[in-house]
Amino acid sequence: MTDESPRSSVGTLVLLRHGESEWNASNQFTGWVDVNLTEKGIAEGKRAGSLMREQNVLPDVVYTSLLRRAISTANIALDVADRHWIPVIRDWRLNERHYGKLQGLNKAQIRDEFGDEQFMAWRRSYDTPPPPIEAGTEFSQDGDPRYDGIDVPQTECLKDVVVRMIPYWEETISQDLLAGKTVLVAAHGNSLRALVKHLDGISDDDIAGLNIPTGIPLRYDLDENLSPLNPGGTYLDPDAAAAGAAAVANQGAK
Ligand SMILES: O=C(O)[C@@H](CO)OP(=O)(O)O
Repeated sequence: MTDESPRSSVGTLVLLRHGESEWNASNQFTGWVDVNLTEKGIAEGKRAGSLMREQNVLPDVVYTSLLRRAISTANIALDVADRHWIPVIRDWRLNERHYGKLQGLNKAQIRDEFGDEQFMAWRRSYDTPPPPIEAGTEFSQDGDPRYDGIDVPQTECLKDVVVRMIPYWEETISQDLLAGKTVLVAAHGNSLRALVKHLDGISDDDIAGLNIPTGIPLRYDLDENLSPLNPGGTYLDPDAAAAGAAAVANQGAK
């Protein structure tokens, strides 16, 4: 073997954004609000499972957020892939970005009221958090028992998600990958953007242009430094992923 020998993969990471949720369908900012999947979202979960089965991408372990849209999508997909029996680990650090005071509000209305620039800064800038949500209001998570012992955020920008997620990635998910496992991470548009930013070394500016479609598995083959052998990852259905990412980018325009 010379230094030029091809790097080999130690582990396979599969990122899966939940299927369409009720608030994706109604175009509302969601964040940590625990909304259900729609019928379309359930179908997307099943399709994700078929894609994994057909392409022989079979997880050994699954990590999810604490939100039912990610938990349900993982359950549905793993059932179809016949991997419903694998170990599961859930952690709040995989939750969607907390959308602050915007949680529950309609994206098109916010864009109309505040203009394109502010709307995009809140949605996609790296370090501009939306205004904080008030404790005790309808869409705040303070007092939710699943977050006992956690300093529940009142808002987050993407940078805040990177700060909470990457230590968790290094301590847990990375260890499974280094042990040679195929790991499914079922999470959210912005928590997965934080992870992809880290994996692909995307700059703070360029991450604004990256959108993750609902319900399509994104596979990364990682070397022993957990560097992608396939930078950018490989969607198991690339055409559907491109169409889905364009639809996410366009939200708020309706
Ligand atoms: O509302 C949200 O929580 C997210 C994901 O659905 O939306 P956006 O894509 O606008 O960041």
